[in-house]
Amino acid sequence: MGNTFGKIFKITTFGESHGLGLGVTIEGCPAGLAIDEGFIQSEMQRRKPGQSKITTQRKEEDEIKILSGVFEGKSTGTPIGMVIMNTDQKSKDYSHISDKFRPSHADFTYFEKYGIRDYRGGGRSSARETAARVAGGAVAKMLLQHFGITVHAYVSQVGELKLDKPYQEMGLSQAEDNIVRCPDPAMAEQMISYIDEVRKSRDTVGGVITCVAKGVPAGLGEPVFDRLHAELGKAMLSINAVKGFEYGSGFKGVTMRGSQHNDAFYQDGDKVRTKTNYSGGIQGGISNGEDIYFNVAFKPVATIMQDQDSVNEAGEAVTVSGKGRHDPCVVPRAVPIVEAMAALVLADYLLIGRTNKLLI
Ligand SMILES: Cc1cc2nc3c(=O)[nH]c(=O)nc-3n(C[C@H](O)[C@H](O)[C@H](O)COP(=O)(O)O)c2cc1C
Ligand SMILES: C=C(O[C@@H]1CC(C(=O)O)=C[C@@H](OP(=O)(O)O)[C@H]1O)C(=O)O
Repeated sequence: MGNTFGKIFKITTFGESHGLGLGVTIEGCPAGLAIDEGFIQSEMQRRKPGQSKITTQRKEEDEIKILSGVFEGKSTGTPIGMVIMNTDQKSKDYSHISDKFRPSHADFTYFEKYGIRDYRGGGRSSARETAARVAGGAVAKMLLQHFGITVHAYVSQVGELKLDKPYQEMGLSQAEDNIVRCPDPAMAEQMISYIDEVRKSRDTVGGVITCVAKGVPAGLGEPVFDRLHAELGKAMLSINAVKGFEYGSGFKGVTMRGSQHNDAFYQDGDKVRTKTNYSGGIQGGISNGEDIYFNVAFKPVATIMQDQDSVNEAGEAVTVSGKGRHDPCVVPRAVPIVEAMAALVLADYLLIGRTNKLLI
């Protein structure tokens, strides 16, 4: 339980931050899909630690090895297994808190649940686990590409620094031109200086990632509990440090009237379109063919290089301070993770969708 995601296109991840390595198995990937290993690796590079001065300085190449399920560059229909070895663990950075709980990390809750503590790093609660998701998500992206669907995410807020332009006015791929992954170059510079300032003050800061999926055909989703947006929300809320998810007009929609908020329909050739898209491309849990867009809020990183009040396993009052390599802000590296999780949901629903109606 808890280590598998998806219904037909299913991933299972394994591994810990300071163990030998991590990996993913993908079940349900159709046979005959062209698997570009170079593309998977390029996605890993976007997420890996140590990639810039505003990320953790742990140095991992995050080289993936495909163990199974691919032959002569194509999926065979059998489980695809991929592994990533850990090479730069520094577990002694955690010895001073081996029996103490870092505030707002998962040390206490894992200890309560399992009664055993692997204190070398965050273990399985470390965002290092998301390396395996990005490898799985890269395969999902290849399946989506086959159907003309793209998924792009970017950083739209860091602390109080917020982009005021909607995604339609952004060159989405420009986000990759800078280390914070914000498509507005002037705002990107401000965000980078701000994260660096926060890092120097031994603190951390949160942020928001906006994600857009284009080319999703109308009709994907399930009507009741497994609504498409519910699954996207679950996928996003399963990412470390995520505190909020909103799609379409989201929380801002509450201040509008129905007369403003309704997305009027019109016929565009052989397609039914909407003039506005406050629905975020989903109505009744089913895609309507417009762009699917949503925001994901991330909290400030828990491990800070300052003394904080806590308790140890014996219930005694202690002081803890972070040591070692940590992200001052997670959003620059979380962009490919958000894309990967969105791609996994869409790939899954694309395959489920094939069973919905008789295609004559
Ligand atoms: C890309 C990414 C990098 C992260 N890096 C760190 C980190 O360096 N140090 C840390 O304490 N937490 C980091 N986190 C957050 C923790 O993994 C997360 O707070 C922890 O698992 C507890 O879960 P929760 O915050 O979702 O409750 C990171 C999260 C993400 C998405
Ligand atoms: C190693 C990665 O990021 C890590 C995420 C993380 C956390 O608590 O989430 C804590 C730090 O790791 P460590 O366990 O070595 O102290 C980060 O460096 C990675 O993303 O690959």
